[in-house]
Amino acid sequence: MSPLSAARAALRVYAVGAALIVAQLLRRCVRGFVEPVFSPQPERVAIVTGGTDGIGYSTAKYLAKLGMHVIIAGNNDSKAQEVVRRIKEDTLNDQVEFLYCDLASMRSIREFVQTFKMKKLPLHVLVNNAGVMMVPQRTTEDGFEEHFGVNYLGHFLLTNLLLDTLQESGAPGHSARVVTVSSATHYVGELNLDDLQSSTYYSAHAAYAQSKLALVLFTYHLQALLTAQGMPVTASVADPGVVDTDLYRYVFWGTRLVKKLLGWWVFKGAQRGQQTGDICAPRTTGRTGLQMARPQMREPGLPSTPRSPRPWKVSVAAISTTRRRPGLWRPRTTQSFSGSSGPEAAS
Ligand SMILES: NC(=O)c1ccc[n+]([C@@H]2O[C@H](COP(=O)([O-])OP(=O)(O)OC[C@H]3O[C@@H](n4cnc5c(N)ncnc54)[C@H](O)[C@@H]3O)[C@@H](O)[C@H]2O)c1
Repeated sequence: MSPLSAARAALRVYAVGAALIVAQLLRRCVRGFVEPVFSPQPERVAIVTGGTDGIGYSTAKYLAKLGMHVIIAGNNDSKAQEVVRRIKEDTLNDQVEFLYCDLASMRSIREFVQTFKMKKLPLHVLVNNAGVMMVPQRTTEDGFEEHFGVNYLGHFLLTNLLLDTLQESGAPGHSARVVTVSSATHYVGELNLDDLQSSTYYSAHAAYAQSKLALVLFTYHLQALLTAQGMPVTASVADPGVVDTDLYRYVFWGTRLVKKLLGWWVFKGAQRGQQTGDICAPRTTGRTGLQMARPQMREPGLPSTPRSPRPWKVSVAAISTTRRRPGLWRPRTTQSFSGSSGPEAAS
């Protein structure tokens, strides 16, 4: 990648961010936020990566509120006990715990899975949420570029190691699910197959978008395999929108300033990250493709979940399987899937 392509990648990422903010504001003006209501889920077990902060924290709390046994998988040891205590207190659910898992280390991920499996628990929901954004060039313990290593490879390994437990825990019509948090920046991401580690020229924007595109492609492929093998597990990928969290700590100082001044108004609050939790709830179906976390999707034959009274529109990236330039893969187009959120959309 040249400095020119790096500048182009940064502009594209900021353009996506700005478009999302405008869309969020418009949506908020038109329809506000309708919190869905789900029935309690006391016998289900969920793992949420990065559940000590931001969207992961809100998701973990939301699932705990539904009565699930929630395991927070994270690398933030110092914060963990306080977070667990707070969630237990707020949700009156004692089954919330923290297990150390550093996604920047394959060894740590394997240890986490081993510890989890020793508990002999089922696993109904795996939320691949943890992530880093626009960090300076550095590598994981295993030598991978950090965005690619943590955001993508770490979750890839974790999902693969937990797939057997997910499969055993799911049942036809009541699938276990893998919910992966990607980002709309995947639309402008490019997979540089000749240099996945960004070693020739490092662009933090391109590296972040690349890792999020990899997660979308991974989910598409995983869902295809799960369907082909008839496994009672679904794979979904969600874009939380632009949310006011610490994820932005490494972005350009001007952006941080704007976030500080206007973030409370133009960004979503982190508690809206529970939208991710919405597609973790068992009565909503996993769906391939990037979707806003909405409760409208459901498994055939199941009663529909409460929904917003307004029409909805959701964009799904159509991933190209053709090479545009040697070594480079990009989403081909953006398709719009629209529908009504009324009962007629439930089928
Ligand atoms: N905030 C947004 O606007 C936004 C937009 C699109 C997508 N996302 C995605 O949402 C997800 C959550 O982000 P957030 O906004 O809550 O950010 P955040 O910084 O508040 O939380 C990120 C979490 O990931 C954890 N994490 C980071 N590196 C890790 C590692 N090596 N091992 C284990 N855990 C690690 C952190 O400890 C933290 O708990 C990310 O995947 C992010 O890319 C966020």
